[in-house]
Amino acid sequence: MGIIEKIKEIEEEMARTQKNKATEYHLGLLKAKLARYRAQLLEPTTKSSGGGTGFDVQKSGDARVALIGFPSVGKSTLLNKCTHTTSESAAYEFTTLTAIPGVIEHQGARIQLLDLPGIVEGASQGKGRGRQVVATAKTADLILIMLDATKSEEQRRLLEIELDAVGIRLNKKKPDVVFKRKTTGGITINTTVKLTKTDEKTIRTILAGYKLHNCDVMIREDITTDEFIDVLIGTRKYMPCLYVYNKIDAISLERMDKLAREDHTVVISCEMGLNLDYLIEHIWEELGLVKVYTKKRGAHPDLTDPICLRKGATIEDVCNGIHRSLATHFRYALVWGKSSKFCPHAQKVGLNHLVADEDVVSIFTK
Ligand SMILES: Nc1nc2c(ncn2[C@@H]2O[C@H](COP(=O)(O)OP(=O)(O)OP(=O)(O)O)[C@@H](O)[C@H]2O)c(=O)[nH]1
Ligand SMILES: [K+]
Ligand SMILES: [Mg+2]
Repeated sequence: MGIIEKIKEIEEEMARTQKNKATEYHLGLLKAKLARYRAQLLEPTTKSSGGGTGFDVQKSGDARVALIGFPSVGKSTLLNKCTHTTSESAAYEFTTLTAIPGVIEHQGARIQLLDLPGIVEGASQGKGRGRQVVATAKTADLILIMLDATKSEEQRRLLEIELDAVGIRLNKKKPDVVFKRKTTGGITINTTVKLTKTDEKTIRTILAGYKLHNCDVMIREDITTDEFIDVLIGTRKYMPCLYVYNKIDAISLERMDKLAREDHTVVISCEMGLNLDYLIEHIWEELGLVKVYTKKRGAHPDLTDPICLRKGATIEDVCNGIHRSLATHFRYALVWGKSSKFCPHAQKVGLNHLVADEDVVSIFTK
């Protein structure tokens, strides 16, 4: 029996099984099994099969954003509007058949936007080019889930299921659980909070299902059973996501207003060019990009050519952004802006200092 059939069988059994206290442990076991098979499904079987690997597009710029959505929601139209690249767009489904990269230039940053083929329900299980699309999504720094505002709400949940099936967790933090394998000593489970969504017995059942008989588990958050399985599997990817409802030119104001109020959501019309600048600003924010201006001694800061960095960047990253050898000759830096302790005045800092968006930095060398 193939993996897909096995998955089907377990899913059917889960659907048949009534959810109650007596079946909770059995369902937990089935869930663990299901997650394991899904993980296998994603592993490329042979090098040449291509299953599970993404499209071969070189990363470029400061960050990568992937466009995921059902066919004909307007993904290619968005790429055409926001970048200098052209991707064919048309009124029929599956117009786009491969990954097409474009570049959004914003505030000195170069953000790679990847147009991808539309996916269909079941994409994660190998329907269409779906697996290649979702595997490519994993390589991005931000996922844009594009939805057709004129279609039913159901589409959003269906896409979430496909991404979930390949281990992508959207807009979620990694569960605060420490898991350590041991060679002897049995299982120790410690919790620092009261568990209301799962319990120790379920966790032990799942550990047994994975043949883990010696390990330490420290749970520091009120997790669900699914979240615990995520921790065990360990290859989950926690990614930021923006939901983009396109074609608002074709819906009522009331519906637009309702959609726009949802979390992590932006409403746009590619065709009418509505709200596209706002979308790009949101992309910038979600990516947590930081731009820093440099200033030579006695001169004004250079506001035309900022250095673009990721959230968490330090003065060392600024040095590397200017010149490869600058950090080795570094003596100290002066920084003006939000990261300066003495803002609006400058602070003298070392290589490890964290910079903030719109800081001005002067580097002094030996
Ligand atoms: N009304 C309206 N139609 C739009 C809008 N954006 C795109 N369309 C239309 O939607 C259709 C599909 O657009 P595409 O850009 O090809 O969609 P896609 O998501 O790339 O489609 P696939 O590549 O086939 O998955 C085209 O006929 C577009 O003209 C919009 O904002 N409003
Ligand atoms: K299309
Ligand atoms: Mg397209």
